[in-house]
Amino acid sequence: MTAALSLNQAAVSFGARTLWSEVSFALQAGEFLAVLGPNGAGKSTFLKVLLGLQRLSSGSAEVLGARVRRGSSQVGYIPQHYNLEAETPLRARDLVGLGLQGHRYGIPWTSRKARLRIEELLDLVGAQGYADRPVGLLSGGEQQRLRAAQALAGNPALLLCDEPLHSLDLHHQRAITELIRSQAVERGSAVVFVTHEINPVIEHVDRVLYFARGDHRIGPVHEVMRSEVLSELYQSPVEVIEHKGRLVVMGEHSEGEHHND
Ligand SMILES: Nc1ncnc2c1ncn2[C@@H]1O[C@H](COP(=O)(O)OP(=O)(O)OP(=O)(O)O)[C@@H](O)[C@H]1O
Repeated sequence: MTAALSLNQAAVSFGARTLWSEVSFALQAGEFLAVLGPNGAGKSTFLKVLLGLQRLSSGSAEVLGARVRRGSSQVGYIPQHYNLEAETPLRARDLVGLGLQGHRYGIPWTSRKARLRIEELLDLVGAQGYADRPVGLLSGGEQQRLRAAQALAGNPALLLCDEPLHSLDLHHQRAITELIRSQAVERGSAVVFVTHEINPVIEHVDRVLYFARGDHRIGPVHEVMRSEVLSELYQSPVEVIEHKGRLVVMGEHSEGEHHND
């Protein structure tokens, strides 16, 4: 079966700085990959590569067996949180509808099938109550729920999520997580989920890709999220403690910080 995503010896450098290198793995349909790492480690850049927005310095990246390209309708994307302009001339339901068109600026698709799908998605993210309000007047969390619905609208084979739970309350974190997971399980989408906090998604994660200090580790949660593995990756002591199914990571620090203790 063709992998949803495959990387072969992929690397990104900016000038003399290698962000990450030698990344090789394949993600199969329905797999859920969490991407972790400190600020500046290259998580968003990793997603940009898969969106065709950032060139690799070396190696290759393929989506569904074809070289990565910009604007693929097979790829859904929930961007990192940002607030839409107050004057944005769209209602909430229009924003979700844009996800059905496969491109940003088109004539709204008004077929019955499309309308039903939009209603279904508005229900799933709990957005019916504000479906007809202008998007620019919605709260950050409300906008974020619409972006999740928009990204899922076209049933993407690969769903890329950049901290999609940011600015959501606990209830909606769970709802969006469930929505993304059911997209993976029921529709076979592969999911790449960038997050600072693994616990809200830990039960769904098949593998973790952890970036730090220009290096990375990839594997099942219990193989990567271990004190020895992360200490080696950070080249300084990191302790991973498991408590009631949650992981607490102590000693993680940002790119560029130096810990000699
Ligand atoms: N086009 C570019 N040219 C030069 N440096 C860049 C470019 N794009 C990103 N960087 C740098 O690469 C590093 C990684 O950025 P990236 O946004 O991928 O990190 P991140 O892991 O997503 O961080 P965060 O957790 O803070 O969102 C940063 O130091 C950033 O300044």
